[in-house]
Amino acid sequence: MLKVDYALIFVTDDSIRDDNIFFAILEAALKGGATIIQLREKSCDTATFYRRAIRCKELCDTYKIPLIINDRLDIALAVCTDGVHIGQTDMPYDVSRRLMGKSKIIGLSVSNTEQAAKKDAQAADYIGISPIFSTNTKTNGLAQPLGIAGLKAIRELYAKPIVCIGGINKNNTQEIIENGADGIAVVSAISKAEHPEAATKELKEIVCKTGTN
Ligand SMILES: Cc1ncc(COP(=O)(O)OP(=O)(O)O)c(N)n1
Ligand SMILES: Cc1ncsc1CCOP(=O)(O)O
Ligand SMILES: [Mg+2]
Repeated sequence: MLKVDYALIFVTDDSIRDDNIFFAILEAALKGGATIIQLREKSCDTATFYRRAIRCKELCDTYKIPLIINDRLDIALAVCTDGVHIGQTDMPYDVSRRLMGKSKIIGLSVSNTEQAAKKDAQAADYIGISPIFSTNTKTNGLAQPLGIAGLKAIRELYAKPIVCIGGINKNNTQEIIENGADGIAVVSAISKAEHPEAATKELKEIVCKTGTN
């Protein structure tokens, strides 16, 4: 399987309902060097989610960048995406793996060290530390931020890729990578930037110059 680069995941902004704006930002993130795209839709109907997923897949394929679907295994399977990201209250890991198959990417959110130590997290391809810092972007129940201390504790016990999410911007990215994360996942630092492509480039440069990848 192709080596997956977890440096910079752009998680799409589900508050943007205008497709022209949504896809312009997605293309800017791809041009700027996002290494994975996660399509995250929390409130639209299935048909809308599916249509966006099809267009995202076409665009990601053009840039040869993996597309991961948040939450929805059915959409991931229907669109044949590269993977799915599940949280602690989403479809269980074992079922997700059985349906997605061995070759697909499965990411799991963890909000404490206990979850990171459990077999599901250990079996997943990567974990998302969720959240590392506070954020207003996730409105559906945000756990207590783990902070840098939480990241360090999880790094001690987790050998696979770690991605952090929540309140990440150009000012705190370096510290996250220095303390053991393989990459970052962001929504607003790209989607709300004045120049999303330049913002993506800047975040990617910080991750790459700090990390070992
Ligand atoms: C990379 C990454 N990490 C964590 C999350 C959060 O997933 P979850 O806890 O299931 O919350 P929702 O995003 O589904 O609201 C994520 N999406 N991506
Ligand atoms: C989806 C998600 N999961 C944990 S925090 C978060 C939102 C991250 O958004 P932002 O990068 O704007 O803080
Ligand atoms: Mg989820």
